[in-house]
Amino acid sequence: MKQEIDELYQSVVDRRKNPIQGSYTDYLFDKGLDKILKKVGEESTEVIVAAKNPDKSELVYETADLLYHLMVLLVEQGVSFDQIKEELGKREGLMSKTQERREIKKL
Ligand SMILES: N=c1c2ncn([C@@H]3O[C@H](COP(=O)(O)OP(=O)(O)OP(=O)(O)O)[C@@H](O)[C@H]3O)c2ncn1[C@@H]1O[C@H](COP(=O)(O)O)[C@@H](O)[C@H]1O
Repeated sequence: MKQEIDELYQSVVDRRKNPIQGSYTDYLFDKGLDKILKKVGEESTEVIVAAKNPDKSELVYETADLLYHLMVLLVEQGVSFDQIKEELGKREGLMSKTQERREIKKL
């Protein structure tokens, strides 16, 4: 079973709006920005360590943890996931222009 990343973002938004007792997401929101930033830092480090391990299942696990904590950070900061997608979309345009320039230089 796969979870779409938009659905994960939406679940975190829902927890923010409708707190559920015992939810880890609510626990993070209660603790606040410093705790969330600490978790993002820890999970980033764990991704780096996992990437050095030949067993890629650890990298998969730690990347999922990092993405989740990034979603919590975005929601806490009032940044929508659509804003991230828009930013990536802008780059897609820029990157294809760079690619075009490279192609022209080659001619
Ligand atoms: N994707 C996740 C997810 N990934 C990781 N985690 C939690 O992140 C924590 C990471 O583990 P750590 O050992 O680093 O942290 P910890 O020791 O438990 O906690 P700290 O004391 O360090 O804060 C674990 O408690 C995991 O359960 C997540 N918790 C929730 N979600 C999703 O978030 C949504 C809301 O879930 P609830 O928070 O359960 O309501 C749902 O879609 C969930 O699937």
